[in-house]
Amino acid sequence: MKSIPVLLLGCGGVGRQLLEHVVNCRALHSQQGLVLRVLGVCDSRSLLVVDDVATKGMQDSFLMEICRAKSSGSSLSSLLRLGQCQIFKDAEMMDKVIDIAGLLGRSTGLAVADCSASSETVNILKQAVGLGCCIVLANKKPLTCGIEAYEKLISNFRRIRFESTVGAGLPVIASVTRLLASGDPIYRIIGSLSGTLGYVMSEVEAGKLFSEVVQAAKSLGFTEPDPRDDLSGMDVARKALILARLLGQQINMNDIKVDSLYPEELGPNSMTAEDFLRCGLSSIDRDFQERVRVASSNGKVLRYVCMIEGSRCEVGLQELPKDSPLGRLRGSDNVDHTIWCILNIARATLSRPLAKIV
Ligand SMILES: NC(=O)C1=CN([C@@H]2O[C@H](COP(=O)(O)OP(=O)(O)OC[C@H]3O[C@@H](n4cnc5c(N)ncnc54)[C@H](OP(=O)(O)O)[C@@H]3O)[C@@H](O)[C@H]2O)C=CC1
Ligand SMILES: N[C@@H](CC=O)C(=O)O
Repeated sequence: MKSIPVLLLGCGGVGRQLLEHVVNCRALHSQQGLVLRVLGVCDSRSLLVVDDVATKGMQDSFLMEICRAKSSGSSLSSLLRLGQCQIFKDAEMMDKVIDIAGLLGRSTGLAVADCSASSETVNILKQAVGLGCCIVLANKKPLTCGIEAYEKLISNFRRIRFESTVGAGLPVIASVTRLLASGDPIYRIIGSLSGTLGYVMSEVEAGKLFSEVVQAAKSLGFTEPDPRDDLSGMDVARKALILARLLGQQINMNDIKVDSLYPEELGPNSMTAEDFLRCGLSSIDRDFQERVRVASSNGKVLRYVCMIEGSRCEVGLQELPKDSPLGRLRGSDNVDHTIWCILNIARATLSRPLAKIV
């Protein structure tokens, strides 16, 4: 049985789903000859780690206890009473992660999984790569910093996985990577890449208020911790940048044209996320209702679209025909848009009309 040690950075909605998935897939992993040994879990304040990282892993009952504690708002340190672990806080916690990476990176292929929404993890990840670790990311921010950081992170392509950064659990990155590896050129990617904005657009189309729908998307766990990351288009722009860089474009965030759904005076420099949700958001309702009405009177719907073609990379709101592939999308449904996106890549690749492939 091959034992793969795992260190998890970030234990919010996605991090907890990952831990539960690991626990629920033990039998499957065993058939595959694998055991994932979770050594440590950290959030923004502390790292909880087993006392002997070379041999021990957290028990499944303890992993589930971590998930329960974090979803009820308790701190990781509240779990110290259960024994088994040590806790490291603030600057010490990242030093400890690097110690563990140094000890286990090359010898075991330690996997450092980043399920945080932080831009601060990039330095740890770069060091982990240098120490021979594998890195796995749901967090888009490390891959969308400067181009040098990106190149360092992907420098050993066999040791990085970032499938969830674009299209959640669907194989967008895998499909693009395989097409590129086969030698086929990809001329264009067009997609509706945000679960949040997909959900928002189809709910406002059905007559609901923009502010109510954004609040619902947050409760459903679709949004980023600050939903303005989605509404500003920045989250989609990050996905676009990851895809564009994968296609070989040497570009940065400021090369992407991004269309925001809220005015600058409602931005993070002017108010907190709480104030934005409590009062800022509803001030956009009327404007948005009008945009939906105008689109509908033209027989169209609004979709937030990502377009990558040649050196062009842009994301923004578009009026599209209701029966177009993106216009037909409903809710946060990722399946349609991803399949469409992949087909569109295939269409560009094969230079044949989409209809023939469908
Ligand atoms: N929601 C979704 O459907 C999808 C989300 N993603 C991506 O997954 C990531 C996580 O999303 P989600 O779980 O919803 O976000 P949450 O806000 O629920 O969780 C973020 C977690 O990261 C922790 N954290 C913050 N800063 C740091 C840091 N410097 N080091 C270590 N941990 C840190 C937070 O700590 P604390 O608990 O102390 O606040 C929290 O536990 C995001 O990058 C998102 O874009 C990707 C695909 C789908
Ligand atoms: N906030 C994102 C979550 C996944 O990346 C989205 O809505 O798509």
